[in-house]
Amino acid sequence: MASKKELGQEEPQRPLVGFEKGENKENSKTESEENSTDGSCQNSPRGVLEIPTSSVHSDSGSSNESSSSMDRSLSPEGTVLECHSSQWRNLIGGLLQRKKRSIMRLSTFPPAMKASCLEKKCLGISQSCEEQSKGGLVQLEIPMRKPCWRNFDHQELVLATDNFSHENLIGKGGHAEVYKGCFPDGQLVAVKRLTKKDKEEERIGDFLSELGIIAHVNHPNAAQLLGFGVEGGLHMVLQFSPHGSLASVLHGSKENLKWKVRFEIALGIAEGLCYLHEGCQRRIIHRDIKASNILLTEDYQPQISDFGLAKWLPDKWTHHVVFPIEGTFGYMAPEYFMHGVVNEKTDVFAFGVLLLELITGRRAVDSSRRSLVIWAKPFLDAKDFKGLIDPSFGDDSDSEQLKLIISVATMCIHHISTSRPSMSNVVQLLRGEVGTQEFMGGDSKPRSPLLDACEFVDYTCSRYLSDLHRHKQLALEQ
Ligand SMILES: Nc1ncnc2c1ncn2[C@@H]1O[C@H](COP(=O)(O)OP(=O)(O)OP(=O)(O)O)[C@@H](O)[C@H]1O
Repeated sequence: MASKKELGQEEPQRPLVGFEKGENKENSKTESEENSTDGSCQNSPRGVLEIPTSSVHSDSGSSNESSSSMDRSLSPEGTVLECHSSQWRNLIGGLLQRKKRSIMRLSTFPPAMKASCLEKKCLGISQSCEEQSKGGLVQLEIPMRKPCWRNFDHQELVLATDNFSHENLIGKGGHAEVYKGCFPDGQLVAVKRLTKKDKEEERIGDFLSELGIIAHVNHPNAAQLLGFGVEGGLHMVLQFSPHGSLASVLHGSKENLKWKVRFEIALGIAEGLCYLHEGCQRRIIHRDIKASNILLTEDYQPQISDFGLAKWLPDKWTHHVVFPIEGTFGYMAPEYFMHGVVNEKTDVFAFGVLLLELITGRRAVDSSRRSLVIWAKPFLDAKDFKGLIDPSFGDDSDSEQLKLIISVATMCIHHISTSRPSMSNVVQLLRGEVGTQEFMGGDSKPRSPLLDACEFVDYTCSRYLSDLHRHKQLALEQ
């Protein structure tokens, strides 16, 4: 994974390049997989999820038309894809034709979503999810958007972005360039053009995987996909976020984000993550939660974006082991950078680092390559909140909310993953539905021997900090 840089600002935190390069991007074998008796849990947690599309782009490229029947397409490998759009089927078919081997990397897709769920989504019916969690129920009232996609032809994207001009380049990551675009009807969009030059099958696999996940996700706190384009390169067309990323607002602009806005942003990200982990059809682990992957809408609503590393996990799996380890230094949980262990708690840790960024105004890794977690730990341990908070707050902050968010951040960056709260716990805590005293930490979910091995009680905080130092050297000095 190459280094990611937002334009117009220095981005010292570098995504970690895999320690070793290998053909297989990940090791999907887990104890839970081995023990699983349920066939539905044998799928690899990488694949294109079901696409709840409800309309297709007409050939003329000017209008959307409703699709009444659901297409059910079967890939040559026996993979079932359910979608409403023959355009989607054609996209997959076309891409897979281009490079048949890429199918191997997408060899298993999750079982098809129930038609009733798809219909509900496509009708735009509000979904109410009751999440059973430790300490109570979290009511997630999710106003569902009616997903509506288009397959854009290259000329439309060229026109919208002024031929992908430098002036319209708004972001650059390891895998993509993002351009601001404007369609003839005045709609502003962000066109993400994949730039990764590696093996074509891998690129197509990554593109389909990200597209499948982002299309599956339907929540106000997640980036909204408008469509895709496959001519002249692989493109995703997303709703434009006028304030750019949280990183650019927090660290790259002169404008100070008021405390109230920061708190709302924290709550919005927590709700978005809670939805990904517990509220949507599939259990999705984002794996790259960081300030530059949080986009801000006109009214500063946070939207989780960049699902390039996201994984879905079958319900019965306690975790997943990935190799090589990809992500961004400064946000990685110890069990992930030490052992490649991925589950919801990896995202919870990264969310804790994001909270620290909001509280302190500091980057996850500063210009002298010091990790924010390492910097903040002594202040958190000594409960020295004055030394911790962004000096620009002045009297603007709410001290109760600050205390609350500092406590939540402390819980989220706990070095033992099972001692971190779940995202539904976090939402409850931030909403004030449960007190931090009531929340004792930890969870009662079944544990795997591997997780236990990573989390011996003698894995102390100081050992974790020295591991973090060692990891920093490996990550930043190669
Ligand atoms: N919808 C959008 N509206 C406005 N700006 C956006 C939008 N999408 C992306 N950007 C900008 O482009 C940057 C890079 O986007 P993104 O993280 O999706 O690229 P990437 O290449 O996939 O990154 P990575 O290297 O993490 O895989 C973002 O940090 C943000 O500044």
